[in-house]
Amino acid sequence: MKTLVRPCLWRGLRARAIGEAMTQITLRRPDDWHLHLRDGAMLRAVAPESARHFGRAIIMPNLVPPVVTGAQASEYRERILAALPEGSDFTPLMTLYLTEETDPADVVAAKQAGIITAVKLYPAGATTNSASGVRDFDKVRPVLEAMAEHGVPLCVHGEVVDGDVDIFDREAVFIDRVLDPIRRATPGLRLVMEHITTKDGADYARSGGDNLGATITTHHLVINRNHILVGGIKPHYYCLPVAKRESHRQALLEAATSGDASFFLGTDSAPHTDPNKESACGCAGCFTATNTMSVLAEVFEAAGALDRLEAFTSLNGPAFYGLPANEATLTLVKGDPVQYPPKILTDEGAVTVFEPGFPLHWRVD
Ligand SMILES: NC(=O)N[C@@H](CC(=O)O)C(=O)O
Ligand SMILES: [Zn+2]
Ligand SMILES: [Zn+2]
Repeated sequence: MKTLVRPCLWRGLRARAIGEAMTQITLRRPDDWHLHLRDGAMLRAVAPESARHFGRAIIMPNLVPPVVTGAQASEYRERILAALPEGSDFTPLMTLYLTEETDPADVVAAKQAGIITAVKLYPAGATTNSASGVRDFDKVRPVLEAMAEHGVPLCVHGEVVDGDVDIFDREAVFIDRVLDPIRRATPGLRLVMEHITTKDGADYARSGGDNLGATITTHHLVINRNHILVGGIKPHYYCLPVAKRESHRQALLEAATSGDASFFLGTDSAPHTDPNKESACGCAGCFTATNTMSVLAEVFEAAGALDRLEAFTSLNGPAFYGLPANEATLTLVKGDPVQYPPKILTDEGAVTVFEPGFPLHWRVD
């Protein structure tokens, strides 16, 4: 059984209230437990967007080619650090991309050397740059067992890829057919269900004990599938797993704002250039690094849960990964609507910033 974050953990949260309404809130500095920074010119453009507000992030390894060895993770980490603004103390927490050829000894060595924090499982073909992922889950069993033994968490993109499974059902089917069997076969494996999009995912994570966590993205707290499809197709709302019907969004909102330690922020901020999104075969991914904290403050306030924002963005994630919460703080101030740039310019092309569809009154101080 997991417990709610106890009130004593709220010591870092200070709020100034005028009348009933909260107008300022100070949180421990947030972390992003699922982030795509890409490489090259894109990395240089988007890294500062995350470093501005976040202390740490779990960096996804789905580059082309993917980050599969400890040595590659170490090199990628250096490129990320080089892309950060002068004086930034943002810490990239690296992951390895699990393939059927991954060497358990390399994973353990990379963890023990402090190079990696986790390993990422992509079912082959499930999402962007997942071709090198896993087809036969039995083949990675020795790696998963080594990870369980050495306390290396597994981050999972949880969707089946079977052509006969409807895209809106792929997460729920994955839980039954793949995730639950893996967890039963590998007791002690610490596992994060990444970017959950369904009530099924939230319920499974909530009841899964201390070795199971789930990240929830900013955009899945805001959009449902109508936002993608009604009134013309909106490529910038297309991501994987695809947003589901409203009742699932409500379940995610309930989970994120509950304070339950199972749930923490993983933005899955996933930049693609506009031509790659606005295409006859558009890429999956929403870019939310720039305005996530303002969007989340608005969402949590509307849910009457601003006092639980800190648990979601800054406390539950470090607790799952066995890390201290950040010492630094971040203050959000409520006022006139705040404008973010609609696009980030990169040397590869423009990247559209997630548009929540409602005004943002909370700015990061
Ligand atoms: N979420 C997405 O829609 N896209 C991600 C991959 C992923 O996290 O599945 C990407 O790398 O673009
Ligand atoms: Zn994914
Ligand atoms: Zn992702």
